[in-house]
Amino acid sequence: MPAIVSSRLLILVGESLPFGRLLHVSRNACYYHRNVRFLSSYRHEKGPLTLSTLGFRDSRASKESEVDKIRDTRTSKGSEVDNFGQLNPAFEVPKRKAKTVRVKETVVKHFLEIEGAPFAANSFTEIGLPPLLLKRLEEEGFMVPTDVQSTAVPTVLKGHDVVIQSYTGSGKTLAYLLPILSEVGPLKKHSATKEDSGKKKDVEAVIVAPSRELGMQIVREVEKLLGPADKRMVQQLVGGANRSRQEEALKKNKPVIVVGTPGRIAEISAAGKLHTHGCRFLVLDEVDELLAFNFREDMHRILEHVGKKRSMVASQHGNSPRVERQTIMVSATMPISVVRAAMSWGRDPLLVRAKSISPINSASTSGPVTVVNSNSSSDKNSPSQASSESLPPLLKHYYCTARLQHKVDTLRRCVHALDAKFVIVFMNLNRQLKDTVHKLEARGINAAELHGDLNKLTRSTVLKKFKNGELRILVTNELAARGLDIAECDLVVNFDLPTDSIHYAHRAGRTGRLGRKGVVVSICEQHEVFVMKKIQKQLGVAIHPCNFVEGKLVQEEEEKH
Ligand SMILES: Nc1ncnc2c1ncn2[C@@H]1O[C@H](COP(=O)(O)OP(=O)(O)OP(=O)(O)O)[C@@H](O)[C@H]1O
Repeated sequence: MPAIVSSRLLILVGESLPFGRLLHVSRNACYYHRNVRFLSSYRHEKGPLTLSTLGFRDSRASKESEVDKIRDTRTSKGSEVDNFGQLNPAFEVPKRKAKTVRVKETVVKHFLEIEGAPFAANSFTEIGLPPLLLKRLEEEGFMVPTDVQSTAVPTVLKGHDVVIQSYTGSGKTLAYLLPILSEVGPLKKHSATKEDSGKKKDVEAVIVAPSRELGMQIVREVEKLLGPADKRMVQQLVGGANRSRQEEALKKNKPVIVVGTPGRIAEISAAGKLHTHGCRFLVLDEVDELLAFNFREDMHRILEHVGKKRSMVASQHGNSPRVERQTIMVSATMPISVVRAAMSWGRDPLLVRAKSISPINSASTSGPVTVVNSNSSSDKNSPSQASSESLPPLLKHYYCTARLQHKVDTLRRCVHALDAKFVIVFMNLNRQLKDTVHKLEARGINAAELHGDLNKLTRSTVLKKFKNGELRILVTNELAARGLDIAECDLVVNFDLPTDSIHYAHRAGRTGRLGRKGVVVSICEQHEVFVMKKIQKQLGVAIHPCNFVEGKLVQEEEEKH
């Protein structure tokens, strides 16, 4: 109920958490989704990338919808083109209003507003998955593919290298796992011939993730899809775990998929215990993080060795049909460094987003590089920016000010005001996490710390306790910012401010996953308010000033300049 508290305080937000599974599907959104699934096409040696070539039924093709009319008008302005890089009028779908930087204006881009419901195709059958995999998806309760899955799965199945970019919690993991499992392992499209079954089985897919937690999470997702009988077909190779046991498992189980951190994969491969030269798929999850300096050597080895034999065969026999390694890169944020890396690591990679596909080189030259309200030219290709496209549409963002010594109390009031049950609190320095945990416990709140200096067992125990509700607050650092999927997380608090909008986006994305509601509150000191304003500007989302009064979150009026 709105109430005036003081001249500065405007709205009483009295919101109650946790939020149920709220999938916001507006009627308009449904209408558009069924009609506009792929809005760009281009010619490639494999033929044009269109709805039908990607295996879609245009269920409403016969109906002349508003969208079709818009499309018709637009196609008549620019005829179909036949060169890579020269797109049909490609309709990008910005989730929020944002300024788009077009470095080279070679292509006329058109934009069509579509509301942000996460589901596009009506069923997994529509996107070309094999029967066994469809059955497993149904058994596990996955009924409808999300937008990014609807776009990515057919594109990967068609053999393209891709960069998959979509907001946090939008289902990017399945977006690459589903096409891989359609091609390799026990659920694949073409069952093994007698000849195949006699052959020594090599690893067919390598999935690289920047942290152990994310690696293990991906392993669990693959195991879930494979089912109990076949879960040994995937092997974790994460750092911190027993290496000789991992090597034993590789030898004994002959997995078709391995998932691991760069260091451990490179280490076991260099020791000759992991054979990846014949590998068909290389996935780089959280690719922008994998570009970090500390991963450089290991990534170099992985990129050199995975699928090496296949590229030699490809160079002997020409490129058709595709035999060399397929590279899939994934992230919610796509700084320009990813565009560059993708162009050098992949073969003509496509940028796949929910409801749009475009050549990656158009991302660096003619958009869609989304830079929000940026005035300075140096901002434009800054590697440290994320856009509103990186954030779930239903998130609410607030900041409040507090003196350093009052931050823990502000945090406590915030948690109570929002009645949040699963809270992730981000801090910047490991050594301060414990102190905050103690202070929270002294105030009667169950909390624990999670950071890289803890051993693997402690880390997984803490995560388990948090997931099953034994802990209300997880106090952590950037370790937990990437990819961690805790569906129930209803509140993220930046106890210390993130260094830039990319870090903000990944931290914020731990809540509001897969269409759920979520709140992000940043607690800053008065002199740090300008940082929040900068992040707000870069992301193109509203971050409202707020306060906690009488057990409620109260949104304050923006200061006028
Ligand atoms: N089609 C679907 N139907 C129902 N649940 C799904 C579907 N696809 C994915 N999920 C679930 O949604 C959650 C979020 O998915 P996922 O972790 O892949 O998101 P993400 O886009 O990779 O997020 P991040 O950018 O944070 O890594 C997971 O729990 C996953 O199991």
